[in-house]
Amino acid sequence: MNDNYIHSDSRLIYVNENIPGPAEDTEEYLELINNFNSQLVCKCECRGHCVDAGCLCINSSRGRNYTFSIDHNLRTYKLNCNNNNINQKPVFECNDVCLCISHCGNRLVQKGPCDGLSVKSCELEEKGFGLFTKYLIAKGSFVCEYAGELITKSQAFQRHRLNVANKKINYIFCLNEHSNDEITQTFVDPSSFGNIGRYINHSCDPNCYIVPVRINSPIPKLAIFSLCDILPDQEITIDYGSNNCSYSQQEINDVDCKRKKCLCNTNKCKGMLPYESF
Ligand SMILES: C[S@@+](CC[C@H](N)C(=O)[O-])C[C@H]1O[C@@H](n2cnc3c(N)ncnc32)[C@H](O)[C@@H]1O
Repeated sequence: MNDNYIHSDSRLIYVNENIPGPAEDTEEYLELINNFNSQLVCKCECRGHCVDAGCLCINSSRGRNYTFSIDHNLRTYKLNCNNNNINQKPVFECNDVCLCISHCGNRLVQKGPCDGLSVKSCELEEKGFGLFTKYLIAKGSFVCEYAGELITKSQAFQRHRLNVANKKINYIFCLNEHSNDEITQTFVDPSSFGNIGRYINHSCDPNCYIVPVRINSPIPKLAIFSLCDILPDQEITIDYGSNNCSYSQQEINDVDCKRKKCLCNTNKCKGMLPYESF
């Protein structure tokens, strides 16, 4: 992966990709580690580029994931979307055991973040740092991953409680994936080990969104794609959650969920940060 970003804060350790959180003797943790270490069964045998449903990875994704285009003189692979501008199908990229070429058109997130991202203080001091772009990012482009420690739900709740008690910023993100009445949750904490994505703030009218992308492991990467063209010097933002809170009232009480005031300053602001960001 090509990722040349670093943290300016020496207390943080830069990781390009998710790493497992500290070991625990619990079934929940063993399941997480087993998943982290297992290789997806999806393996294509394409010669050259993977472009159509003849590729097992594209087939598992229910159609081609990315389309090459030249937009604003930028050569980019863009995520294929439905009419709402968002991707709602699974995304399986070609992986280490596939036989296709290393630059096949179904390998994007694994190549690393886009160029020109920078971390700056936000105009509203209370929002802390934010992630900005120096160059135009065309709609549908991959920006970066939200990578950090992969932790269990119990570890997430425990860490959140400590963050609240110590008045620390919360970085834990919970990705919910809904399928057949089941919810799969992935908890990523880039507080101490994380990539450039850890600086992305929430907006109720965001210019990016998170797409679960699977490459080698069944655990998805939290891949951030642009929803519209993003101009130079604009802040990269995502919506931290949805209206459908997937925590029970008991769980919300357990994390002492005092929701934070949202400072996104957009016309669509709902006033508070979503539950999913704790
Ligand atoms: C992933 S971090 C984002 C980077 C963070 N601003 C920093 O300085 O490192 C998430 C935290 O940033 C703050 N934050 C993000 N979006 C915000 C918003 N719209 N309004 C207020 N605070 C926000 C909250 O403290 C939240 O827990």
